[in-house]
Amino acid sequence: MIDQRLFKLTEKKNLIKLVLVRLFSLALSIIMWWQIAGKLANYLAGEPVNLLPLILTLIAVIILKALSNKWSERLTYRASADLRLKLRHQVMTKAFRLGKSQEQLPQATLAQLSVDGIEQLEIYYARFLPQLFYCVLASLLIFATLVQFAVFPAIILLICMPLIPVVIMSVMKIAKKILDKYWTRYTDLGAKFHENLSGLATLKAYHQDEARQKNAKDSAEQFRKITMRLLSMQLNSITVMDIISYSGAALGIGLALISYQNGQISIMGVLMFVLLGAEFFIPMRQLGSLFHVAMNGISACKKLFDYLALPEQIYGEKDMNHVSEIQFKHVDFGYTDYALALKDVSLEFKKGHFTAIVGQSGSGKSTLVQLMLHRFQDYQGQIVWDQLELQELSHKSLTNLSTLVDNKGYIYPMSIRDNLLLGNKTASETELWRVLSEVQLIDFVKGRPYQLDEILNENGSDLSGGQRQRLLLARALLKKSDVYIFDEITSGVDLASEEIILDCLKQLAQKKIIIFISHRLYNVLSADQIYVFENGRIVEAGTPEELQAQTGYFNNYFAEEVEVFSGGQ
Ligand SMILES: Nc1ncnc2c1ncn2[C@@H]1O[C@H](COP(=O)(O)OP(=O)(O)OP(=O)(O)O)[C@@H](O)[C@H]1O
Repeated sequence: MIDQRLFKLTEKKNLIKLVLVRLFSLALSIIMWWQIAGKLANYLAGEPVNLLPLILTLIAVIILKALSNKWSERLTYRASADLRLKLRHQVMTKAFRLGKSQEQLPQATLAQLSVDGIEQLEIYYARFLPQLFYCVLASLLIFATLVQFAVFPAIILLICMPLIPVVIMSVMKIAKKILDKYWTRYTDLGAKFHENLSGLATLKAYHQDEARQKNAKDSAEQFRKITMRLLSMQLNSITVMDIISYSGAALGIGLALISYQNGQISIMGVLMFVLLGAEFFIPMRQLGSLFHVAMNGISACKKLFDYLALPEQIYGEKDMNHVSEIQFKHVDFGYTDYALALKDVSLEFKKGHFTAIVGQSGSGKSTLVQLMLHRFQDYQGQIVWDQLELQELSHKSLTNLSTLVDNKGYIYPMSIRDNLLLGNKTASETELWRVLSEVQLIDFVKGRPYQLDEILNENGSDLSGGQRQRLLLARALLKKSDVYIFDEITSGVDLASEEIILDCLKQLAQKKIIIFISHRLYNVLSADQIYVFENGRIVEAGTPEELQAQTGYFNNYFAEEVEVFSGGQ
């Protein structure tokens, strides 16, 4: 019932403190009931009753209980905040590390797990679990108090008490399957909803929206059914727990009354059984009411930890501050067993060089850079960063040394400044304006009412294609890494932006390793070195002049491109 992986993630300290504070509060209640029962017993026996000590005790108990409740709330908050932050951080790190691998979850499922899943897990961890431990200890404390008055009724109460956790555990066993289905249907529905919303314009354009709507309706209906099954099972289990709680309290009190009738227990003892009988089962009842939310939390917990346990890239331990050369030596790589995406690739990227990779769609250009950045690892041959094998390089060094800019880069719905600062959070105002000037966006930003503080639309939908790419480039320039990889960043942008971007890259190439992937051969005519890819192989390599002098792939493609751009004349 308790996933040990949770405790490896967070400190138990807060939970232990929480249980102790609650026990302290219960001990205060016992003292209060003891006093009340004592005074009542005196009164019933016709003895004089001095109310002052009782009133003073009540005031002290109320104050201390209020303080301990506040403390307990604070501890609950701390435990839950700690868990939520750590888990969300881990999920995000995992999502980043898994990247586009086959195991990666759909975006919507990932969002549901890291929002709803973690919220429900928080209730399980910070409320249900401390309550469970508290229940066991509270029952023992109350038993230890009541057993002093009458052994048999106290033992009966103690025997009834574990019935509730037993019910909880057996319901959990039955519920496991339903819960698994519940979460699967829930995330499926979320993923479908997200998918349909993202592709709504396409669905409408091809008149597929009605069919999709029906499909989504079926999923929603399945989710409704499983939710109803889950709810009815939870309600039934709460009813069973209520019956046990109230019958247990009634049994204990009844037995105490019988013992009183038989003269085996004092009036004070009976009063203590009546007052503490309810107290005995209240924690159990609270446990039951947290139970149904906690059950979802347990299911979410399993899904979250299964996600976190997915195999990911293994990085090396060695750090590197600078790199001036990257070499591929006879590298083979395939996404599947039956086809190689890269075949016997040997090449080098050097500092101070603008290296272009060209080739038709599907020829392996992006795969090459993904391998270079260690996004996949099952390759044959060697990839060497200076003298270091890629497998030995630490993840931190790899991310510090390299920047990949492609046309999928994201612009957040926040200010231009904040979007730029993602590249380097310590960049000064002057640096921000400098990079904006390099990508020639300075006039555009100055023309905006709030300039750097202008809030952009989600993914830069209020920017033109060229402005968007130049902003992504400005952000990348701020990072100041040694290696820059530009994957099709000029595709679909206007000619003016294309020229600005290329000028920037040429400047950058004086001091950095620049790898530029492009379909457009015109863009690579000023490169220092070009590699032409075809079906995963390098079919030509050389300077633009050398390649243009040959009658090979490059020249043929280039001739075709010139023809297309000149309108086929
Ligand atoms: N994640 C993947 N899983 C399986 N196969 C893949 C994956 N990514 C790419 N491929 C396959 O690997 C081959 C090379 O793809 P890659 O994306 O490297 O080509 P590319 O030259 O960059 O193409 P483009 O210019 O269209 O982006 C293609 O046959 C492609 O279908």
